[in-house]
Amino acid sequence: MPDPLAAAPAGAPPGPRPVPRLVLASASPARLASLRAAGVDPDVVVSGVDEDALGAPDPGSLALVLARAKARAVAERVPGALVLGCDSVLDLDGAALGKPYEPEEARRRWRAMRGREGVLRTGHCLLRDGVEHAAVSSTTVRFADVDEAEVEAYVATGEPLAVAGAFTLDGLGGWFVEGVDGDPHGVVGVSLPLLRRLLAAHGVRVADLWAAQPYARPDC
Ligand SMILES: Nc1nc2c(ncn2[C@H]2C[C@H](O)[C@@H](COP(=O)(O)OP(=O)(O)OP(=O)(O)O)O2)c(=O)[nH]1
Repeated sequence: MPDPLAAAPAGAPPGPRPVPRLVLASASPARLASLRAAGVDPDVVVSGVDEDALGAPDPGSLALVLARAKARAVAERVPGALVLGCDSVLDLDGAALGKPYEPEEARRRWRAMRGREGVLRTGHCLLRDGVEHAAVSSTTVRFADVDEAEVEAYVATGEPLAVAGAFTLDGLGGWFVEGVDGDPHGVVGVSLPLLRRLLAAHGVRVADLWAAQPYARPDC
């Protein structure tokens, strides 16, 4: 396979190469926001995969199994497109922790996490016409030693209930994360440097995706 990141051969026309349609097989607003902020505006087709119906022996394998299932479920509907499936779980002492959904579960999680480290594992599967490239990002997250009042206040906001690991890095949960070791984007929901490598394996350069749409200067 030619090196997708190699310079264009001599005599090739300058400028971007045609890129396939990119489809994000995820309902996650965080994933879409991360990609858009990074200059990529994919179509969104939610997979509808029943995550509880699938299992794996460890958190990283589970994230990959679910990411693959989501990408495959959507790829059938969008032939020819480049389909990205993702799934995030918090690996705390080997347990795969997804969304808590219930306040009491979120409280229980924070009482177990506070003052400790977990690994946020996000599975990525980039699939096009039956060709898959997949990998897991692992980012160590150090949680603050929050007190009971902070746990109650955070749970009461509702934010921790619908996010993997019962915390966000870029939202209210950011106050309670002392630091990360690894790609922070992988915590939010899609690791950009890992996705860059998966795109390259499909012969797509990130810069070509940028060129496929005008850069919109953020309102900063
Ligand atoms: N904004 C933000 N969201 C986070 C963070 N950590 C986890 N999440 C969200 C991203 C995902 O929406 C969700 C992880 O659950 P899933 O990987 O199953 O994705 P989700 O169910 O949202 O959509 P999908 O299954 O892909 O259709 O948690 C964070 O640090 N910041």
